[in-house]
Amino acid sequence: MTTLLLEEKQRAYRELSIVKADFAARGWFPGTSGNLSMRVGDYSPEAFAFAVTASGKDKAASTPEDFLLVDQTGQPIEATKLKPSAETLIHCEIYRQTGCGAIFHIHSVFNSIVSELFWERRAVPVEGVELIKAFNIWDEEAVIDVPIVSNFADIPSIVPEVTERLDKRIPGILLRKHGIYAWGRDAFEARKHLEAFEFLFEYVYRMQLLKR
Ligand SMILES: CSCCC(=O)C(=O)COP(=O)(O)O
Ligand SMILES: [Zn+2]
Repeated sequence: MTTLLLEEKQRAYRELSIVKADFAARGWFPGTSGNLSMRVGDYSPEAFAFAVTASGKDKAASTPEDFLLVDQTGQPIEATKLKPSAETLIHCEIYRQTGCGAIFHIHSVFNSIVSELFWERRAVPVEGVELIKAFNIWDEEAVIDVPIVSNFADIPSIVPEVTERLDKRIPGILLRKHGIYAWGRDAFEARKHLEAFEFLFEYVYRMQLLKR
């Protein structure tokens, strides 16, 4: 590994650690769920590397074994006994399609409920809520649809639906009764998008209840 890549890896691990601690404090990693990743190094769109959380860890704890580096196929690029997140292939596909710099995945009650509530339409509609602007969509009374894809136990089976449904305007995708993947050009933007999605899902859920 070059000195530059080593420095970038360490920087990514430090940044991801801060995000991980913040999300854990918000209760966004129940039962070891969730995973985080950040692009590392200056590769090509086809051949890239990213730091990702190790699978099955208590994401509220901070240890020297929280992250590892993988390539664009999700394979570790250095010798390690750590296993990358079970959902690494979804990260690979989102990086490949969007060219983003960071991807954060969490499970919450609100994102899980809305993903089931709107499963028949395969998208959660959000209408005219100010926080849509967090996605850099500035239209008056903008209406967006957040895509929902199937949640199979076999992760590779989920990837083709992600490929098909990912909407370049919307920096997030829901897995049915599972959770959200949100991304951005860097960790700051990915976090901003994730916070906005979670706010909007709670809004949509509460609005549904009020309408009944
Ligand atoms: C314990 S939750 C089931 C797995 C999951 O959905 C998740 O987000 C965490 O998996 P990982 O392999 O990244 O720890
Ligand atoms: Zn998950």
